[in-house]
Amino acid sequence: MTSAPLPQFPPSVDRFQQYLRIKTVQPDPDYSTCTQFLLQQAAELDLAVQTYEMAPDRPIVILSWPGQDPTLPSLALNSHTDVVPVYEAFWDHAPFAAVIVPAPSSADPTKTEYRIVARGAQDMKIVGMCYLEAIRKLKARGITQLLRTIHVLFVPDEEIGSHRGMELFCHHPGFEALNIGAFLDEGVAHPGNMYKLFHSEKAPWWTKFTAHGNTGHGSQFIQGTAMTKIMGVVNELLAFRDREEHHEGESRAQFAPRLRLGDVTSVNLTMLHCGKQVNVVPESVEASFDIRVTPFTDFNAFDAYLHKLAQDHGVELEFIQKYTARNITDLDDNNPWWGVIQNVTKQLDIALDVDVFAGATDARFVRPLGIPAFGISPMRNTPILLHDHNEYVTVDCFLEGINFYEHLIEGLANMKPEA
Ligand SMILES: CSCC[C@H](NC=O)C(=O)O
Ligand SMILES: [Zn+2]
Ligand SMILES: [Zn+2]
Repeated sequence: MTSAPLPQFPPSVDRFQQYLRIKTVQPDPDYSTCTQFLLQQAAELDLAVQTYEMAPDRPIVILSWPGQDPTLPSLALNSHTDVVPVYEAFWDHAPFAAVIVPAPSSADPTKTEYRIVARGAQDMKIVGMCYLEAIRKLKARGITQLLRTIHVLFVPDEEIGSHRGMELFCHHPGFEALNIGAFLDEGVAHPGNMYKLFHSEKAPWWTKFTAHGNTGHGSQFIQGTAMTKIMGVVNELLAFRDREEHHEGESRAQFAPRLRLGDVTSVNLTMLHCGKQVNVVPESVEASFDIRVTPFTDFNAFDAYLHKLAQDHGVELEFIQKYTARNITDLDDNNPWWGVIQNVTKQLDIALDVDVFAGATDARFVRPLGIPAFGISPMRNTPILLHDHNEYVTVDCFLEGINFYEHLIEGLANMKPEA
């Protein structure tokens, strides 16, 4: 191992490392250290602070920069502070040390890149820190106020469904008081030379089937067992999965030729519970599926399909999670924020890959309120490592992200009200 000294990086990199070192890892995130860190940032940046708790020890921290005209709809910059757990044995560096590691550049192997390795580097502490560093740069340029107010939201528990976070806060008077005109949230890294921009998301339908049946000795041909019933459901849903994965069926034609993950419904059998002993036929079996329904589907028809499936096989159906609101931000001439995003990215020579997000973010609570929401994480030429081992972003990627938000925030917050 060579140990050439690292180059001198700007102080923003050190602040990013500090944020990454706070163990806001589920299932027991250290939110109090995180809040202290954010309050420190607010003090340095001279931003106003509000905190809310929808549940004890689940802080929502909002840093605000009042605009020249605070009556205009504001710009919300959202990021979640929690991160997903790690399989530490599979990491080459401690996941909360945020060390910087030189490596051959993925874009040009003759060059060296510097990887900041940490859980949350991509998902999504880079985004939260870029928002703050962009504001720092705007203020350093001598800008005391933009036209519109900016609210930077740091929210808890997104990784476990936001039930004690944005799911409640979006209906709280404190949210309404923010008077949000546009909402930015996370996307994912892009392995190519462009940014992903998500204007919609798939709907999580976490579906549990429970079968009951006859029991008896494992040596007999017992009839009507829970297992035979559940296997009927499993086989059908895995066949459906196959059809979706391979884009078969009439209804798919409308999306051709641009069929991607966001345009089809994914199915994974993720949990199975049954059995007491090998020679005892189980009385009950539970099979749970993580289904992500494309927003281009007829939710009522899909619901009827699942209920019929349960009925045909004599099993019970329960939704652990079932999202049915309209979760699409229309990208058209009626959406002036989208026009600004297009202009800014064009000026910065950043191509956008518009898509439907396969996972679920906090934007799904905001879009149904009629607020346009955009999922962007400013990472290009970067492998997608969210929730994976050895998650990292490069120093250059982080610095580009700051520059990106500096211009995007300026453009969006200075957007003139419509005539
Ligand atoms: C549907 S609640 C869980 C939300 C979670 N979000 C990020 O991974 C996801 O599984 O998409
Ligand atoms: Zn995330
Ligand atoms: Zn995540």
